[in-house]
This record gives sequence, structure tokens and C-alpha cells, in this order.
Amino acid sequence: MRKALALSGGFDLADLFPSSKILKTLSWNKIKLLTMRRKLDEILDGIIDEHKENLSKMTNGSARLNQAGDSTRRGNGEFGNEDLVDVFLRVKESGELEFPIDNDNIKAVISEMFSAGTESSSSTINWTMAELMRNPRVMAKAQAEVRETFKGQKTTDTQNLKYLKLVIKETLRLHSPLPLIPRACREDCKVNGYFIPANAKVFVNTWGMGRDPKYWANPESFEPERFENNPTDLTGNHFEYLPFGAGRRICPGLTFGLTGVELPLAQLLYNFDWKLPEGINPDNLNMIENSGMTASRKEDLYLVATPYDPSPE
Ligand code: HEM
Repeated sequence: MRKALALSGGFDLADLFPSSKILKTLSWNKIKLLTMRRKLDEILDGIIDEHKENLSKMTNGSARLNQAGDSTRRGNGEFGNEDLVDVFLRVKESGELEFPIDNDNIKAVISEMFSAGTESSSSTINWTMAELMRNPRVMAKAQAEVRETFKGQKTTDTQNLKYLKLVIKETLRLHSPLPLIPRACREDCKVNGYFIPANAKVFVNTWGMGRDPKYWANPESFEPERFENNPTDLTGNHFEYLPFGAGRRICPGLTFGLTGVELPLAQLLYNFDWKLPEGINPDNLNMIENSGMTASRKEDLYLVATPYDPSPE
């Protein structure tokens, strides 16, 4: 998936001259993408086959159609219930949809969930940890909040971690995982005097917008407090800040994605104290992004973790 993401966001001469058939035929990127797709197809076919096989083994294959409340294992889900692929297979077999689906549709959804949902969340966690290491004041404040909120409780509720939420918002301003959001124009239009023909591919530069001094004071500095008492939210209503996109194609995994970032971060901050490895200062920590569709860290982040013992407090 990582290789596929790097390739799909890469530069290709054929994209600059879309009418040239020769460039399209010679495109090295296309060959690499097709090879990657074949590999991905094999993995996805494997996932579907495995599900089908498991389902047919489960109590004569019909139990999964039972209503909720049935105590027998009904699917491949963690608690014996159906998972996403089971649901798709059931819907496909029952033919209950107005537009029937086939294995290709199922594979497209699984691959979309993986490609859109994994790197974006892990990259946000990585960048947040890197920013916290460069900003000890923010780290101390976020850590104090998490430790105070979770003190003595076996909770995973991140609802009250108000400061951590601001920290994540600030990370997404500077390190939006999808730095260029693609769109295509449905009709000819003019923007700021530029003529944009129908079907032209345009990119919304969320990376640039997040650092534009026209909209942000001290844009390069990491200040979660800027989002305090500030109406700018994550749902695409403020066009200077679009980490989850906007409009009808806005990220459908927004709530899930945020939880998937908040909870691991809260646990990392609660359970460990963090240091940079010997010889690395906050000022020379490499903050360069990868090229490709997602702006994850170019270099892996290495940190020294010391387990935190809450008992003496
Ligand atoms: C921090 C986490 C995440 C960030 C920052 C993020 C960001 C984005 C962005 C910027 C887009 C493009 C939106 C647009 O075109 O307007 C997008 C699309 C999408 N995201 Fe996320 N995402 C995250 C997590 C997730 C998760 C966890 C899932 C699902 C498990 C997910 C599923 C999707 C899907 C399916 C699309 C494509 C929607 C479409 O094309 O209509 N995302 N995401």
C-alpha cells in the first residue's frame, strides 16, 4: 500500500501531455502501477476467498443470515459477528441492491478503506509525536491533561482531552496527510482570471493553505492554542483549513479517523515519558515530508520511551 501510494502521487510525463498516445504507451509509471495492481488484486482476492471459506465452515453456512441475537458465530468479525467483507458478500449473494455488486466492487472498497484509512492516521500520529518532541511546553501540557483525565481509570474515553484535540488540529494544519486534494472541473470556469477548462484536473493545496500567513499568525510555529475559542472546525466549512477535504467528497472516515489518532496518542502520552535519541536536538529533528500522495514523514521517527509509573503520585 505504501509503494502504491508513493507511485500514485508520483510525477509522470504522460500526465502533462494527456493527449499524447506515445507518452501514455511508454509511461514507466503505468507499468509499475499495473504490476502493483496485480499484486494488490492477489491480496484482495485472498481476503475474499478466506472469508468465503470461513463462512462456509460456520454452522452449515446459513447461520450468518440469522438475525441478531443468535449466539452462533455469524461472521469473521472480532466478536463472531459479521465484518465489512461478510456484509458485502451477504449483500452480493442476496441481490437485494438495486445495483448489484460483484467482487471487483468489494475489492475496490477494501482497498479504498486501507489506502485512505491507514497511512493518513498513522502519519498524523507520527507528525504529532514529532511536533511534541520539538515543543516541550506543548508536550508537558498535553501529557498533564491525559494523565489527569485518565488517572486511576481504565478508560478509553478521549472526549475530555480538550488540549490533545487542539494539538491534533494544529498537527493537521501543518501536516495535512493529503497535501493536494484532487478535483475535476465539471464545466469551463474562470478563477482569479485563469480559464479552467471542463475536465481539467485541479489540486487544492491544503499544505500551502495551512501555512499561508494571510490566514495564520506565525504560521510555521506549532501553537495548538490558536484553535482555542476559534470556530474553525474540521468539517470543511473554513476553506483555509481542509485536512479532511470538503463538500460531498469530504473524508467519510473523519470521526473514525480522529478517534484512531486520539486514542493511540493518549495512550502513548499516558504510559511513557519521551526523549529524543542521543545526539538529536529538537531543532535538528528532520521534518521533511515524503513525496507521493500522502505527506508522511520521509524519515522514520525514533524516540526513547520510558514507562511511566502513576503509583507514586
Ligand atoms: C487522520 C485521519 C484522516 C485524514 C486526515 C483523512 C483525510 C482525507 C482527505 C483529505 C480526503 C479527501 C477528501 C476530499 O476529496 O474532499 C479523504 C478521503 C477519504 N477518506 Fe480519509 N482521512 C483520514 C482517515 C480516514 C479513515 C480512518 C478512513 C476509513 C477507514 C478514511 C476513508 C476515506 C475515504 C474512503 C475517502 C475517499 C472519499 C471519496 O473519494 O469520496 N479516511 N480523507
